[in-house]
Amino acid sequence: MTLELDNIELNFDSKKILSGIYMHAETGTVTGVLGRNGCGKTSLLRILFGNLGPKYGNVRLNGLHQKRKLYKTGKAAYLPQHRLLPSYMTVQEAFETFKTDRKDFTTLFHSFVAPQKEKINNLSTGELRLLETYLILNSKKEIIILDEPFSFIAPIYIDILKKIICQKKENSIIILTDHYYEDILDISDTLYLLKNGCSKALKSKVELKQEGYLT
Ligand SMILES: Nc1ncnc2c1ncn2[C@@H]1O[C@H](COP(=O)(O)OP(=O)(O)OP(=O)(O)O)[C@@H](O)[C@H]1O
Repeated sequence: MTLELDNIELNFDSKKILSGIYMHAETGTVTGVLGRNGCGKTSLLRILFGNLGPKYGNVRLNGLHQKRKLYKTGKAAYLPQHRLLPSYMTVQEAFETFKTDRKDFTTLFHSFVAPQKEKINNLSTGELRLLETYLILNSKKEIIILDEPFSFIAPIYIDILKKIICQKKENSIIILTDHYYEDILDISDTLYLLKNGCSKALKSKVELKQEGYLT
């Protein structure tokens, strides 16, 4: 499957956020999106998922314009930048909701020892992010959109998540953004930098320096 975002334009009141966006992603690849704070990464991922309406824009799957919002098609899973799981849910209910086996999770992430009946609200910030990222990655959707999946997560667990992402891309389109740019560079097959409302395809850390993203 191929996915394209084209000609996306987004304003908030009179403030122009996105104006010249083209992005191509496909099954078997990881597409990384980088950019400074406030450049519009979250907005772009929300437009893709369909929970933010742009002024203009075109999302194409296999070359065909999508009239339905992606989240309504059931093809996509989306990890929002902020909380995914409701605070009143228990850990057990979270695994059940996402039809995911907890044993596999705890085999990978040994220090996650929260009891099954523990409320999501009582997890640490990093435990919660780890759980949410893992559940979304295991959603078996054709398109997986991750907004800051590595935030607050210990480096050793980020490495495990990166391995999972590289396995999952075999059957899914994966699009992600994070400020942990080294991790994004490690796993991305295609990389876009958002700057001045536009997307630019880049290949290397050198280009990120030339574009003023890195010093
Ligand atoms: N609902 C909104 N109403 C008005 N302005 C908004 C709204 N949502 C986002 N913005 C503005 O749009 C711009 C882009 O925000 P967005 O969250 O997409 O950036 P980002 O690249 O994800 O930033 P960060 O890396 O800091 O998370 C910011 O200037 C933000 O203040």
